[in-house]
Amino acid sequence: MANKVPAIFLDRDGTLNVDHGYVHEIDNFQFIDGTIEALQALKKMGFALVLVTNQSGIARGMFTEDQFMQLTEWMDWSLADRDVDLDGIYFCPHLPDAPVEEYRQQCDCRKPQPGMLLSAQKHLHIDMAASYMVGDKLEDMQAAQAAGVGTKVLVRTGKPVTAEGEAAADWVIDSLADLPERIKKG
Ligand SMILES: O=P(O)(O)OC[C@@H](O)[C@H]1O[C@@H](OP(=O)(O)O)[C@@H](O)[C@@H](O)[C@@H]1O
Ligand SMILES: [Mg+2]
Ligand SMILES: [Zn+2]
Repeated sequence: MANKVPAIFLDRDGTLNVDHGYVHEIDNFQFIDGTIEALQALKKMGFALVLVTNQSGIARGMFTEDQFMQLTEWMDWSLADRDVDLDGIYFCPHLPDAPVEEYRQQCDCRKPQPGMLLSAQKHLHIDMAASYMVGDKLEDMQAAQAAGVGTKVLVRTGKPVTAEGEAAADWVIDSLADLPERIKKG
């Protein structure tokens, strides 16, 4: 059996791009300064890059799954164009009590549930203990904890950092841009 790979699990809104609130249009998708360079460095360090994003805007009827896919395709190409190939993209379109019936469910993929991370672990043979989760919310840290991710990293580029979020994190850093150096420092 092939060796397991360490991964960086990446939250999207507030971590990779500015969280303008339920971002679903290219014009509104703005990479946070330094994040693409950080992803390039993390790739070179041997990490698989796996996006795990809650997209309840779909269940809320704010945008469709098709619109999400179009934006995701554009994002994926924009990154590939800068030598950053994402190894996996996982999203949760669900919400309990959602207005859109199709997506109304208590699923196991909406963070803080660990479903997206566990699916990636299985598909990509990820070494969870050697992996990192980077996110801007408590729920990102909780999902990582439940999935057995080794290091939980909270960033200050998204929602305001809460005491609970900070307590659940192993590291709190200003931005994803700082992660490669922080990992090298150990
Ligand atoms: O940060 P990730 O997981 O990539 O995506 C989160 C987003 O889907 C949205 O999540 C919402 O939370 P609720 O889904 O309504 O709890 C709000 O925080 C929005 O501002 C945000 O855009
Ligand atoms: Mg986020
Ligand atoms: Zn879900």
